[in-house]
Amino acid sequence: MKITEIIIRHLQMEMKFSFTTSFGTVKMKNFLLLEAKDESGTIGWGESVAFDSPWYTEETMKTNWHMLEDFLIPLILNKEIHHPDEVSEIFAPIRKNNMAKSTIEGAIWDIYAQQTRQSLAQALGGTKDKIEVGISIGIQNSIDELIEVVDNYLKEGYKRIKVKIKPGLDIEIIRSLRSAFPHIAIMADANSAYSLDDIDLLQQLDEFQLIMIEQPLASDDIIDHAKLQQQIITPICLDESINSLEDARKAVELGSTKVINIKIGRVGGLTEAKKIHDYCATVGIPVWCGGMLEAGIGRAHNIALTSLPNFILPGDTAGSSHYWEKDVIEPEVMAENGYIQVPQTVGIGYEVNRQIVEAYTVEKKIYR
Ligand SMILES: O=C(O)CCC(=O)C1=CC=C[C@@H](O)[C@@H]1C(=O)O
Ligand SMILES: [Mg+2]
Repeated sequence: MKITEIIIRHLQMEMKFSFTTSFGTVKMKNFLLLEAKDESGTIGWGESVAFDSPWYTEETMKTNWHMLEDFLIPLILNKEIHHPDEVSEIFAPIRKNNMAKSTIEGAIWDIYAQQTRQSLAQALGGTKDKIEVGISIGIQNSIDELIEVVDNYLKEGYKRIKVKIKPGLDIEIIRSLRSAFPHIAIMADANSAYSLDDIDLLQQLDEFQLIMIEQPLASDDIIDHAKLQQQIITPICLDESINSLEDARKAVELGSTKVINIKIGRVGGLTEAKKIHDYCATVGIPVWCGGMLEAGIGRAHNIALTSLPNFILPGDTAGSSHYWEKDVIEPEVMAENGYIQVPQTVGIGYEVNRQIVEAYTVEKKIYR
């Protein structure tokens, strides 16, 4: 295929709830959608998962647009591509900027799947026809409120509950949650809010049988996480620290992580995500698919990826209606009883609702 046209759109979508982490709150989601067309007219979609400020990683919606416009799109337009795995090689001269790279790569995987008459899940080597999903809950105003929110999600069938913790809002929250729900799968995500000075506190979490603690220490660390893992029972799961297969290998070899959260955007695309998945399968490290409060396109890519066999633990890809009044795809992603069906139709398996996309678009630009 040869990509002959790319359209970037900045969308603004208000979430149904405020999502608060140790860094701040997201309510209005600003993000980029990328539409790529090849010479035969096949259209593929990609979604940038960069937020509008650099609190999760250094990338933002605007840095993504800059990287796409000035560096990545010029490398891709009119280049002959036989397989989406080539995209990461084409982008190799550009350092990092993984979310920007992933935005184009996702659209190319979508086109490739359509042209080879496969679902994106099949094209990636997926084996599951439905995936188990969990829910990620932001910091709530009070413990009572959190317990009520968790109770509602459990009633909806979600298979695992992830809560955010930060210093001062940790032990009590987890203790209360565990005593309210003695048998459910609970995990805590710290988004790097602790340091090795907090080992005592993190050890206290061991008694609550969390299925894992996500990214307790610095966002670029794998050394201290290895030291911490030696002193706590709760398995550590790395998120922010893993940006490539090489990062995953080093972290696993050091003993810094027992589980990996794979986010397609954070690792630079589906090809790298699949490589991390495959490597983890060979070394017995289970993986799960993280969420970035995506709209429908990003969500569809997550679902396809999660259909690979070593996505053993439930991910953060909840149904569309959890986040949005109206998502940009049809049908919307439905989570029923904690499961999402993996679409079997060609490409991402959902139709993009152009009317809705236009309604949320604040700005767009065409590149040829
Ligand atoms: O998409 C979802 O529902 C999960 C959201 C989620 O937990 C996260 C999204 C973005 C940054 C973080 O706060 C967090 C994570 O670190 O996994
Ligand atoms: Mg995380």
